[in-house]
Amino acid sequence: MTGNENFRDIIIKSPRVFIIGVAGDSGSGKTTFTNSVRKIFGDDIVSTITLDDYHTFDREERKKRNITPLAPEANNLSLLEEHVANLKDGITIKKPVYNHKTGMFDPPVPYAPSEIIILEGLHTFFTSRLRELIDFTIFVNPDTNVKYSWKINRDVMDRGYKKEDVLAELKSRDADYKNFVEPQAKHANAVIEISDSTYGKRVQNARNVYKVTLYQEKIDETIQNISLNFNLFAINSLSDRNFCMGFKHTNKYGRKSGALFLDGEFQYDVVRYLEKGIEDQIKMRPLSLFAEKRYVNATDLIALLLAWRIINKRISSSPDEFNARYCRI
Ligand SMILES: Nc1ncnc2c1ncn2[C@@H]1O[C@H](COP(=O)(O)OP(=O)(O)OP(=O)(O)O)[C@@H](O)[C@H]1O
Ligand SMILES: O=C(CO)[C@H](O)[C@H](O)COP(=O)(O)O
Repeated sequence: MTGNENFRDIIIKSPRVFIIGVAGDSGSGKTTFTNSVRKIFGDDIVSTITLDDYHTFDREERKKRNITPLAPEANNLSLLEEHVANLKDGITIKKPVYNHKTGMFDPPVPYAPSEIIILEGLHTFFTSRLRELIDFTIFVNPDTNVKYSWKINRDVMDRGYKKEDVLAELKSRDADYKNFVEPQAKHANAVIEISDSTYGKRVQNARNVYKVTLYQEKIDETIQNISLNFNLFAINSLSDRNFCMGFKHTNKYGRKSGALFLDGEFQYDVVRYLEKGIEDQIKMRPLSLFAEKRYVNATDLIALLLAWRIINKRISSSPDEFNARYCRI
């Protein structure tokens, strides 16, 4: 036992490939909520596969068949299952590539497994086999109005679509979303809901302030106690931004879970306690996820809490590796 290796060193030495599966609609915030994991562990050991690469048909063919990308048969999920199993076994795959510029497929590329793989897409844990293979599942579920405004902004500004075309496309996908994508939420280890902020559209649009709720299935204990300390006196004396938070037990999504909601902006000094607790546990510092910010919004804070939950899952999925080399778990 060396006792001084950090979490990242242990992951790098381990043969284990840890798969995080994120499901949700296009533009629903899947990448946004896994960015903290990527930032904590670094691009060299975290890679992402987008399930868009596993579409069965190109854009033209989908049009001819009058089928949306959200229909399961528009995606080669058995090839995806085979590839995820290969990656978990350390085998390099030949990954298909869907090109959003042309709407067609480029030649497949070799894809070697990294220590942590994030799978992002519409049907990420649609099949029971995928659910078996994925180590931690997240479903991102923004309210329809929030999702529509993000998707319209992105597709009009970045991808050159007309607003009315994006709206028509969104409407045409609605039924398939409800039938095939949304039902995955009940299989997720964590569900994230995003809705309009109670602090109004001005703050929401200017500083990306939304109300964000994290549903987590109940676990008996966490690996370590990471505390989020609130100095109520300091907040009351010094804060100049609004925030609120709440918690409830719920059976939404078909099983007992805890739902923590946050809304507004938190002073960095407050959030720093949480970041520091995580640094101490994984022996990696400074994480500096928010170092340049004076205020951290609900999305950033929930993403950090989620990253901690994922770290817990990685540790508990092979505790011996950590027990032997990482002091106490
Ligand atoms: N929590 C959030 N707060 C503010 N804006 C957000 C948030 N999540 C997503 N967005 C907006 O929506 C856009 C799409 O988000 P993101 O890329 O995370 O979604 P995605 O589900 O990964 O999309 P896709 O699957 O289509 O690549 C972002 O560029 C951003 O403008
Ligand atoms: O839902 C999507 C992404 O998750 C896309 O609509 C899908 O991949 C098809 O892409 P394009 O519109 O560029 O043909």
